[in-house]
Amino acid sequence: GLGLTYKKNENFGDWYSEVVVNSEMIEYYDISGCYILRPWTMTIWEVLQTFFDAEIKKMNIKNAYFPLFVTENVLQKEKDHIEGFAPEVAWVTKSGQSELEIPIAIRPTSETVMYPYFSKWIRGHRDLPLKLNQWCNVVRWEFSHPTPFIRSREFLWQEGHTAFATQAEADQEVLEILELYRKIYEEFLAIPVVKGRKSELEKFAGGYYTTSVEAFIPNTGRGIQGATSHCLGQNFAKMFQINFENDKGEKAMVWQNSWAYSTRTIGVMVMVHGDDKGLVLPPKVASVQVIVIPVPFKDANTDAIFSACSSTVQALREAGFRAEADLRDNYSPGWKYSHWEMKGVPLRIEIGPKDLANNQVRVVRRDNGAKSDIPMGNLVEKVKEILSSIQECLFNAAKQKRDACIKVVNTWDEFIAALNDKKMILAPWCDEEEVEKDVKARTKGELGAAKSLCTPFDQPRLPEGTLCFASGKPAKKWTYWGRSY
Ligand SMILES: O=C1CCCN[C@@H]1CCCn1cnc2ccccc2c1=O
Repeated sequence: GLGLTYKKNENFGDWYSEVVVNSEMIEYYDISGCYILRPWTMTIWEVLQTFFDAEIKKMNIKNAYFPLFVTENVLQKEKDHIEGFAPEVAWVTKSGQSELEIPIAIRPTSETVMYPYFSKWIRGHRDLPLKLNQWCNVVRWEFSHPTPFIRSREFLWQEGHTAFATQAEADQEVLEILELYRKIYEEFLAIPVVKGRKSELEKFAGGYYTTSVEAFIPNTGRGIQGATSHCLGQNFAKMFQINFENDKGEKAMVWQNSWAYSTRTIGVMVMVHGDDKGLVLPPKVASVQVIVIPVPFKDANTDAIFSACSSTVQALREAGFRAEADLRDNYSPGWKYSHWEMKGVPLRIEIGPKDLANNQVRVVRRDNGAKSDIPMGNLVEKVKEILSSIQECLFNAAKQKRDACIKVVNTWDEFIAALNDKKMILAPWCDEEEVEKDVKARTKGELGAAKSLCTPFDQPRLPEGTLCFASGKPAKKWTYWGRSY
């Protein structure tokens, strides 16, 4: 039948897999961890890309394209940056029947691809800042449980790589980019996120510090890193000799950043907003924002109904909405309602003989099922209002749900109880790495260990004498903890 087999609150994993397939976003592929991204996904990706690309262009960041392949010796250039990741690197070892002289890696990220050329291109301070971005795919041959959008062996992302003369410029850009990531989640995908800084243990090992936007999936009680914006410091400048002659004629190393968001954003959207009828799309990113469906009754002026549907789509398109009509004569209106609900279209317009006679249309919201009759006369105004209301309601509902999952704790027992209750835990921490490692060790289990998610920039007051939840030592900061993807 048309409906879903699995319910979101009963069988989340199977529900998710069924939704991404039945909504025609994903097709499973015969290589594990690889997925086909169908047009229903790509139009969403393109809306986000259009926004982000325009924003980085305003920052004078230029798009480039670097090769997919990187040689072994360049990849190994930075030991501690690569050590933990080495098992995930995919290698090309043959062409046709013949072995390659030296194996070639497929990029898992592009620092080592790009930075030898940053070194070549950056000579004097007039070559700075150098700010490049690329929209591409990367490959990470992970072995942990693959999940469409969330964890796949190949994914699409943008990776920004910038170089500055001063730390101040780098620090500022890290936060400018992080704000764009917050907008992608909160203003486009209607998903609340926490902006913060990763711990020394969780940060990108090759960098100086990592900032991130952290989302949360209430159904699984897991945090998920939404996007990252790293300051690399001068670490890679040292490794790749990226120096410049500063305005005092001295030789100085550049300060670098790198930042990315990926198609994982789309998976978080499915998980947060989806329901037991299928996908629920925030209007800002919906491939189709309004679907118009004719409801013919016997032979009651069917032509007039169909032409009313077409002119309604025309009017909505002229007003800038992504509107379609489903005029197929081999499916019933009821079938079409379920189909477009499964695909998550935010607003449905039904036009039948009665609506025609009253010169009105019936609109039905996907987020809460509310129905209302709208005069044809001010349809465009009403649709605009309703779509922005849906966008706002989706964000508010997701924020309320996420906030209900946040638990503030002060002791280890409270922490364990909250963890088992699938919470996103805010706890006072002494900021010692050994203590963080100890939390991971003490919470190991088949659901995975708890880890620090981020230290939110927005710090609640920390009363004098507050003790660390895990070590009992004097706490230095409030940090979010939880199980994660
Ligand atoms: O996040 C970002 C933002 C975009 C540019 N890259 C940084 C850091 C990537 C960290 N990383 C992540 N997985 C990897 C997998 C294999 C080899 C290397 C790596 C690796 O360096």
